[in-house]
Formats: sequence, C-alpha cells, structure tokens
Amino acid sequence: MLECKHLYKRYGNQKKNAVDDLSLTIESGRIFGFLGPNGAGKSTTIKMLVGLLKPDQGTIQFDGKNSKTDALSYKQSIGYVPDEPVFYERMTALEHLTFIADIYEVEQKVRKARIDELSKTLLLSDALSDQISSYSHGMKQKLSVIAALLPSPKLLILDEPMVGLDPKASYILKQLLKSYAQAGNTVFFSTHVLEVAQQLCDTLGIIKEGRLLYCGTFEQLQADAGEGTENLEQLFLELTDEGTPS
Ligand SMILES: Nc1ncnc2c1ncn2[C@@H]1O[C@H](COP(=O)(O)OP(=O)(O)OP(=O)(O)O)[C@@H](O)[C@H]1O
Repeated sequence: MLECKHLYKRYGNQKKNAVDDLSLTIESGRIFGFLGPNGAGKSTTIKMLVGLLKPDQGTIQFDGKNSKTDALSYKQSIGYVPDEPVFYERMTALEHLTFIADIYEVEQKVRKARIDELSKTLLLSDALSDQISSYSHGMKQKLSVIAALLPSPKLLILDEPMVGLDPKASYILKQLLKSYAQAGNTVFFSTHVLEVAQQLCDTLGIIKEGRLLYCGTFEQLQADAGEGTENLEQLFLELTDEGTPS
C-alpha cells in the first residue's frame, strides 16, 4: 500500500505551493490515475514519490517503508518512468538494461529471461543492440518502461507514459499495466489523456493548484457529480473549472 500524508512542496522562487496538503492511499493491486491540468502539481508529486524531490512537509510510505527513514529499501521497491527519460546515449539498450540490472541487483540467472520477455512484449527485441542515440522518442519511452519493470518493483510510477507511443505500443503498455496490477503490484501514473484514465484506472486522483480535488473510483466520481455528466472529460473540466474548449 502507498500512503502519502499531508505532503507540501514549494519551489524557492514561487509564491504558491506546487503541492498543497496532499494525502492519498492506494491499495496494492490497484491502478491509480493522476489527472490534472497543466501546472497542477502532478510531476512535483511524482518526483517526491520517487525520491527526486524532498517534501517540505509530510510523509510517504510504501508497504511500511518510509521514504525518508528507510530510503534505500523504499527506493528499491519502486520502478519509475519519467516524462522525459534520460540515458547515456552512447550505450546500447542492452548495456543500459544490464547497468540497471546491476544497480538493482537483479540476479544473473533471471535478468536475461526478463530482458527477453519485456523487450519482446514491447516490440524492442530487434533494437536491443543499437545505440540509444539512434532511438526515436517512442523507442526511448519503451526502453524506459522495460528498465523500470526489470527489477520487478512492487510499485510502478509513470509520468505521462503514453506520450510518444504509437497506438499499438500504447495498447500493449495498457495491457502490461493491467496485468502488472493484477499480479498484486501497484501502478501510479499521470496522464492528460482522460480516456486512458477511464479505461485503465481503478482509482482516480484529480489535482488542481497543488490540491487534491477528488480521489476515488470513476463510478463514485460520476455518482458524486450527479445526473447528466456522462463522461470523464466533462466531469474533469467541471471539477478543474477549465471550461469547455471552443
Ligand atoms: N523546477 C521548478 N521551479 C519552479 N517552479 C516549478 C518547477 N517545477 C514546477 N514548478 C511549478 O510548480 C507547479 C506544479 O508544476 P508541475 O510540473 O508539478 O505540474 P504538472 O501537473 O506536472 O504540469 P504538466 O501537466 O504541465 O506537466 C507549477 O506552477 C510549476 O510552474
């Protein structure tokens, strides 16, 4: 279970909190979709969850491990797919994955099978020996997903994972995330694509100006919003007060 309590973050040069008293709990085996307009605080929250940013206040725990006091074991439980993956571009994809396997101490006897399986699933097997510098954005995105899943983390956190993926790759990733959660792991991802959240998530969190406006299932959200609000897009626009685009 992932549990955040009263998280706050303000960047040095800003007048408002980027994340403002955010608390949420996500049970194991769930897919949590994190939605919000541009600048709402999604990436800031994710960077705190993965340990790249320190919260000004608040606590984060996963399966009883505190992100501050048990930092190493906490981080060992997490796979992270950033919004813009960064690689040592001169490495081949296989060298990168071997490097990740070394860092996460993935056993020699399982790592090859796992790399083979994941790269086959994400249709990257034929390009594993190529230098990452030759990869397209979508291929880098797939490599980042493979690297994150390689150590079999109990918690997978993805920042806008569908961006840059073609429809087939996007479909494959959605199936992968579903089966990953069904195996008892927790998936947390941010997206602007409301349809993706609707198709994939058990639980949604909607954030605006750093504050969590809603957290619950889509069905609860629809019930709370009352009659006449048919789809998530309409609900989302109403909640975040973005207005309907003309
Ligand atoms: N490095 C930074 N320095 C200063 N302010 C920042 C920094 N990163 C983000 N912010 C500010 O914090 C707030 C939240 O930004 P964040 O990137 O977390 O939003 P987001 O929901 O991920 O947005 P998007 O959907 O556009 O990626 C915004 O007001 C943004 O301007």
